[in-house]
Amino acid sequence: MTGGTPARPLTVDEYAPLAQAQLPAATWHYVEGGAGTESTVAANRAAFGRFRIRPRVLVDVAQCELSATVLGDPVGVPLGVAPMAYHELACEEGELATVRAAGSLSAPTVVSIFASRTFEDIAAAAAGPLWLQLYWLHRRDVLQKVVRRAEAAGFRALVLTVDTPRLGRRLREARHGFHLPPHIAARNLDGEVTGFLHDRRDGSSALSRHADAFIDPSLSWSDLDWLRSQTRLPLVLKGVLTAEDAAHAAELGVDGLVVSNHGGRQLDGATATLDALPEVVRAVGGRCPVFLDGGVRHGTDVLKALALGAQAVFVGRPVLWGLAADGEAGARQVLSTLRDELEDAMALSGCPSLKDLDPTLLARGPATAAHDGFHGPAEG
Ligand SMILES: Cc1cc2nc3c(=O)[nH]c(=O)nc-3n(C[C@H](O)[C@H](O)[C@H](O)COP(=O)(O)O)c2cc1C
Ligand SMILES: CCCCCCC(=O)C(=O)O
Repeated sequence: MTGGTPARPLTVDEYAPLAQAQLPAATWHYVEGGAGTESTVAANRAAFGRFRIRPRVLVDVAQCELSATVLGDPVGVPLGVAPMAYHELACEEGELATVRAAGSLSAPTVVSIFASRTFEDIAAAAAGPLWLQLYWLHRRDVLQKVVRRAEAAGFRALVLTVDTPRLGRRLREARHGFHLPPHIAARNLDGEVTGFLHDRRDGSSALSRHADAFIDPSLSWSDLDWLRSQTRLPLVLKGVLTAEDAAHAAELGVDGLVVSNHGGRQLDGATATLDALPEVVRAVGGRCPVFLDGGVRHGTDVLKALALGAQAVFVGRPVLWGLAADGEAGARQVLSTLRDELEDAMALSGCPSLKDLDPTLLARGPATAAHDGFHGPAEG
């Protein structure tokens, strides 16, 4: 605070309490929560704290170049928005505000199949590349329609989420009987596949009942052929955490992998994403790009993930914090803070180009307090 005027947040984390103050408790806990004891939510953050940066000096860093090419498209920054359902829970304009914010940095956005605005409207508002995230619905005809619409609207890739054969045990959602308010809906899906989302039941999450009814848990490697036969877009798998799965995916010719544990919302106890990244990068051996999400809150986190071989990283909850706190401007500020912090970190570690970021930039060190927390109590 200066002279009683609230200061603009200087860090991404400062948006979390601002968002919490704006959102109904059930929505806040839906956004913020993880599965079970939330150990994986905490592990994602802690993993970033175990790496220290080995800065090089006497390097000309008068110009730092952050632009990159991702799945063939130019982006302004190796950073994008992770797929998240129902942005209208955070602000009235929903995904339109998000893609405008991302577009101001030429950053990619992965749009959830559970978006609360139509793909066509989102595409009309976007300036950065859009990718469409899919869940494996029992109703393949619905998937087929969604893919066709996304292609027609100019989406650039499909991202199949492979860590969600069912929803994780999200205690906060269950305790709050989380369900969608009447004015928010999965606007891209027919009513036939949106059952349960608006039904409140104490002690249980509507999303979990929805997933049990509509997500097909039999998804396996052989199903990828069907999806590939439906589209000419690149196919990225989201939710890979092991060398074994990464090697198999690369052998099958997927176009990219997102090292992700769904922000700790699926398997409680799953590996932290930064810890999984090196084995995945090694197993892929350059056959396709590797991306990461989970716990990215600082430019130095982005730097560490890029140094360990990620081509770009994606950010989840902080974008919703920004939207809830200040709509499009809040989301823009969250993303541009990460961008500016990344540029600072590159300059201060003697790396003017993204090509300079490699594992020699990092050393294992003691964990730091700044990386051990996440926001909000698991209860209440
Ligand atoms: C509120 C919320 C909704 C999400 N919805 C989806 C979704 O629809 N599809 C998906 O693949 N992942 C979804 N995720 C997971 C994110 O894509 C991403 O993996 C995760 O949020 C990254 O971690 P972070 O929030 O710590 O940045 C969601 C995450 C949150 C917080
Ligand atoms: C699969 C049914 C609901 C998913 C809701 C969005 C999501 O992935 C999340 O983490 O929340």
